[in-house]
Amino acid sequence: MMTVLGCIADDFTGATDLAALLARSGVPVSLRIGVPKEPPAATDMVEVVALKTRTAPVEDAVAQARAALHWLQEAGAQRFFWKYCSTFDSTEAGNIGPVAEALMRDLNTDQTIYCPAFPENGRTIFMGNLFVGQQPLAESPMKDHPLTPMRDSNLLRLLGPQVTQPVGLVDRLSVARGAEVIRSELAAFKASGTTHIVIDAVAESDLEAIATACREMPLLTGASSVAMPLPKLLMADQILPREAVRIGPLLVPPETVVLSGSCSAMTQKQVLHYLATGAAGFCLDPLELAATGAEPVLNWLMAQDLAAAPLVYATSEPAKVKAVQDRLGVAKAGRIVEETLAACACAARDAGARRIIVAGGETSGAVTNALGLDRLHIGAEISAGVPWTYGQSDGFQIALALKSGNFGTEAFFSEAQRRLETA
Ligand SMILES: Nc1ncnc2c1ncn2[C@@H]1O[C@H](COP(=O)(O)OP(=O)(O)O)[C@@H](O)[C@H]1O
Ligand SMILES: O=C(O)[C@@H](O)C(=O)COP(=O)(O)O
Repeated sequence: MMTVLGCIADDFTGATDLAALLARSGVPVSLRIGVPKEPPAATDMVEVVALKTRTAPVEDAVAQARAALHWLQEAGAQRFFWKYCSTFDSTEAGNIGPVAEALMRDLNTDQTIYCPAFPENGRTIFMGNLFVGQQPLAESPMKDHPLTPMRDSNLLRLLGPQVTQPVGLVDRLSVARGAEVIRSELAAFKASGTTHIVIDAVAESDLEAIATACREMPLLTGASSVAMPLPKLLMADQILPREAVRIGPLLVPPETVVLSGSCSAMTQKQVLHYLATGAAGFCLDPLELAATGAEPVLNWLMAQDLAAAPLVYATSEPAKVKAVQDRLGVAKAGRIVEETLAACACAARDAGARRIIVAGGETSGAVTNALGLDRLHIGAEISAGVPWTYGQSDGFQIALALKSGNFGTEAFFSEAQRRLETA
């Protein structure tokens, strides 16, 4: 099947979020873990390539994004979407702008938009400033993120140092006036040589208007919400054939493991809530891990009843994370936790777990890579932006839920298990 829309995501939970929102349109969406080594064959109309480049050095992120673009072009894609976090998760040294500029060069286009809004999950943009719920980004818990602490809420100031061309803003007052006004402001910016356009959005209707105005741009960038209307628009333009699919629930045995490497405020609540339901839990201490390795937690896990869905978590509050990072360094602390949770995933699979729930974007990348998954199909959405996905690991059908740190309700880990029963 010829691919029409090609998407590149900078982390794995971001990729499943995007795939879930695109799949709401009914089109078949498939998700590739990393850039496939083989040339495209049997691709879906919408393809999402999941990279793990959110915190990668610019050169590396650009090279991987370009390789993904070329694979998607070979698959036939004509429109492209660069997906990053709805909390931006990219500082001055980040790669969102450099990747966008490289993709624009390859696509021979001279303007794109930046719209990380996700109103369903409380992310809105007003006058170029990103909000998380009622708080500006830099006052939200994202200021303490272990890898990408966000200390500025203004997207123009965050993006400016990352790019070589001018940055402009289409603000909410214009967006609220609809697609035609947005289109004419973009045209005026283009005439004045302004390449990178941040666009405000506070409501779903804003995102519809933005997607409508920008649907002919070869490259759009942002969070999943602004991409959500694209399949329907491309169908209306007869670029994408209408082909409804129902990705049925696949039967996987009930043995489950829950792995949490996210320290986000919402994940902290979810871990506490899950433990309060009586679930068995093992708390990872990165300093101990540095000394003993993964053996103690693997021994604990092997002694658990996987039918009762035990939890292994490194989730911790900001002060404790900082103390660990001061001792081990940020990168090493993250790596030790990610490697341990990835080892837990493989050990649990080998012991019979066929349902794996993971909290955290980087963590999901580590787990998915360790499980050797290369393609996921998108199933039922558990909560906004978090679907069940299905893939093959070591010859077994595995159901995998990759949860962004900040997504889901407090009861997410239990809800995810229930959702699979009723999907
Ligand atoms: N207790 C801890 N101390 C230090 N780093 C930690 C701890 N727990 C998790 N981490 C690291 O923090 C990072 C969290 O990022 P991620 O998995 O993307 O979560 P989120 O989705 O919340 O951003 C990972 O690299 C993880 O290994
Ligand atoms: O856009 C979003 O917020 C998510 O799709 C996302 O990218 C999540 O990343 P993590 O918070 O690192 O899981």
